[in-house]
Amino acid sequence: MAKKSSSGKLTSGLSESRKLEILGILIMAIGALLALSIITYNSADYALIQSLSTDTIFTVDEGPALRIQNGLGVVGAYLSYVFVYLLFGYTSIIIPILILSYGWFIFRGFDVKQLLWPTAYGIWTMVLLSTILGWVYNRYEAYSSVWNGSAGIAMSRVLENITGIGSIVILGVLFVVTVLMLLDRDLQKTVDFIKSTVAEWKEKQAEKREERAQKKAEKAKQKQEQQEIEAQRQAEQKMKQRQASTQARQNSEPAKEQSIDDIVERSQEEDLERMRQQKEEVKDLDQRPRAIIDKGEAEKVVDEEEDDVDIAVYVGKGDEEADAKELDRQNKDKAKEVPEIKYKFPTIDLLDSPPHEGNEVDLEEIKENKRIILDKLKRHKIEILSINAIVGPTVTLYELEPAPDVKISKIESYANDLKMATAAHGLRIIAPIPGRSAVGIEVPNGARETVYIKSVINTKRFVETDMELPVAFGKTIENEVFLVDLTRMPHLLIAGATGSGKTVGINTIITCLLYKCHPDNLKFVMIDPKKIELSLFRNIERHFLATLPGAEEPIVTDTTKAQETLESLTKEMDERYDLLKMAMVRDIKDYNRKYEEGDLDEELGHRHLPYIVVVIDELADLMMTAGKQIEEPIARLAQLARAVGIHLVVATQRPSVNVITGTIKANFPARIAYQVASKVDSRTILDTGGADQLIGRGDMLFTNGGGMTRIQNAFVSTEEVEKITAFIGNQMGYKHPYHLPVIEDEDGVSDIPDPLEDIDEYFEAAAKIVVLHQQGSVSLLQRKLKIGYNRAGRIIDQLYNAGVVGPYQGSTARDVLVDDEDELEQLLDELDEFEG
Ligand SMILES: Nc1ncnc2c1ncn2[C@@H]1O[C@H](COP(=O)(O)OP(=O)(O)OP(=O)(O)O)[C@@H](O)[C@H]1O
Repeated sequence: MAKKSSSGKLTSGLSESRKLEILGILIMAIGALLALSIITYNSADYALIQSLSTDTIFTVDEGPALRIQNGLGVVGAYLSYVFVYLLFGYTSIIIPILILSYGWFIFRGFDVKQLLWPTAYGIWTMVLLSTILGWVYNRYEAYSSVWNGSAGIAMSRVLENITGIGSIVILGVLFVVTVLMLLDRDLQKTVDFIKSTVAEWKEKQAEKREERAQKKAEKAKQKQEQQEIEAQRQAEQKMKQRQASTQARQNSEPAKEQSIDDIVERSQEEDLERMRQQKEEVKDLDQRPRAIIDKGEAEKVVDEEEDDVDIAVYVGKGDEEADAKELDRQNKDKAKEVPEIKYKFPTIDLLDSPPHEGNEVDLEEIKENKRIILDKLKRHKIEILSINAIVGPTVTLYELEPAPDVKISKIESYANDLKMATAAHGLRIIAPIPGRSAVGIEVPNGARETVYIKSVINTKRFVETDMELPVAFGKTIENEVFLVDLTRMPHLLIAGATGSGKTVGINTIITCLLYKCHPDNLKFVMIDPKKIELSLFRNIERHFLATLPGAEEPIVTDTTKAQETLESLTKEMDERYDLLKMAMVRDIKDYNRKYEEGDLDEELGHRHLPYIVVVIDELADLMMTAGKQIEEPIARLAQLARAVGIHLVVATQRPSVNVITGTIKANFPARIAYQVASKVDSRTILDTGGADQLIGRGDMLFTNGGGMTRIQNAFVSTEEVEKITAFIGNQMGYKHPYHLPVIEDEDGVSDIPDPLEDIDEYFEAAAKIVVLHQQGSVSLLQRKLKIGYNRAGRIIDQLYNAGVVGPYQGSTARDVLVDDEDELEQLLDELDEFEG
């Protein structure tokens, strides 16, 4: 009794699994010892143990016991005698192998039931082999009987007695069948094994590739960051220079030039502050964290409890439809406010009506997906307490609330597994849903709903908005219209593989703006190197397009023209800045208000400033041919144009780092990604994966540096765009498109006044310095003449007009066109004559 309790104590502290492990080890030990005794069987041993008495076993140094050959000594001699000699010969080795397997299964906690078939098969094989070997031994005695054992011989004899020579045929057939049985099972297993090995190998390779790509992307990112810093530095420098020159112009006395440093410093600070503010402001754009659906208001479709986890299905009600004619009414009033031109806004009936309202919920599909997800997670021992399914137009979001002890990251690590299980492309895991301890899994709907543009434009949210440049991209998963103000983005970078819905997306943006903005208030610059995508908008040239004066084509399709147009836009931007400064206002909205109120004098150059939206469809084509010359004006516009009402919408199907460079990226906080080919592409555009999991046809992710929103882009057909543009284009427009300023070309033809009109007193001295040093640089003049940047710059312009130096060539000094002082004297004399 006492013994029992002490042993009870010994094991009572052990967990069930530990007990099983110990049992497993013991069984394996038995198997191993039996195997040892069988393998080391020696026929002489049995005779020896027969001569053994109990005494001899326990006597040290006693003869026969020591001469036993079996690896397991006396016990082994007995055991091997039984198994090898009496029973099935060496084929009995199968028995310890089976024992070892049982031990292993128990040790690992596997289900021993799985061993039933191998056990039956093993024993059958043992009997059959020993019988076959026994049969051969009987006939030919070609080997020792230890291969078959006495039982093998006995069985083969009995069989031969019954079936004669046919017995070997029977045994042969049984052998073949047995081998086939093994092969068949094993073939399946082998195929499975090869398959899984190949899959594993592939996965590893993909991981390695991914790792390499990640490293590459990181390197590129570092490079980009450096570029960004450099770009920012350059922008600051340019700003400094501009501020310095403005300041210098205002200070007529050159004596105050040392204060330029202060100005520069101040402007630098202002600039950094502005960039910070800009980033902050962009962050509070419509950026709801995913899946915070107001469940009280949403339509709850089912709440079933058929198994242990509840699922509630929600369908967002979406936005309230506006009255049929409300938008048209508002637009009519808006048009009346601008009497200079008789303009009619496109009417809502130009847009196609959706065939049916709302999306249909496929409950069967939802249940099936729930089952798959739960099944998978259960296998990984992840417990889920409840599920909400939120059905959007393209995808359904499953919000999983895991049990409190489940780590969210654990679920994320099974993402790939889940993707395979649901066999869904487009499955995106959000772990955790921002601000909550829930995990989101977005699974594409079997049947997706097309979001018609009319269903976003003709909503109260859109119709009643007072945003300056409202853009309703489409619908979120909650079925709500996703509406943002382009003026606050303030620029937009779009990427997506071909066919992913970029062009439709751009058309959606333009359509939204056309339904809300008067041509007096909005102009587009359209740059379309692909030559087809934007050509539909040629019709609205007289109303809505801005071009270079004398441009043959209202839509810019050629790289050189694109470059000129962008440079001209930077000039427009500078001019607008000057106007704003003169009017002492901070942005275009205040400026236009002041202008409308009659506070700004037209004679000083003041004019109404429309917003300018620059649409570039296919940045890659431009970057490939013109690189820096395109990148620089884009970056400059993106950095500064916001306050003066110039906004960029830039799209590319090649989101590589040489198209979306660090400089460009740094200045486009708002980005849209449609489906892209790879995770690397997704990272280039969004700084994270996800876009590679989108499913095309307008399925998109929007980010502004903060969160990320999945949206189904509204669909606007080419026919609809044609109808709208024809509607506008058929009206009397302005005499010509909005003209962008002419840029100074290489021949010096410019619209700026001739600097020779007001020759600087240092002009001659400057000319001599330049010729002497053979270097046409502003800084040289600043140093030698001890004058400010602005004045030196003006003198260089005058030297250029006089033919002393060549045209501006960026960061390098201008060429000096005069070789020596004699030649200069001659040139100056001619000038005097000309002036005189
Ligand atoms: N929002 C949408 N809703 C439904 N279908 C869409 C949507 N956007 C695009 N599609 C479908 O996808 C097709 C391709 O779209 P789109 O032409 O916009 O692609 P893209 O990215 O511009 O391609 P490319 O770069 O080759 O011009 C469209 O013809 C349309 O059938």
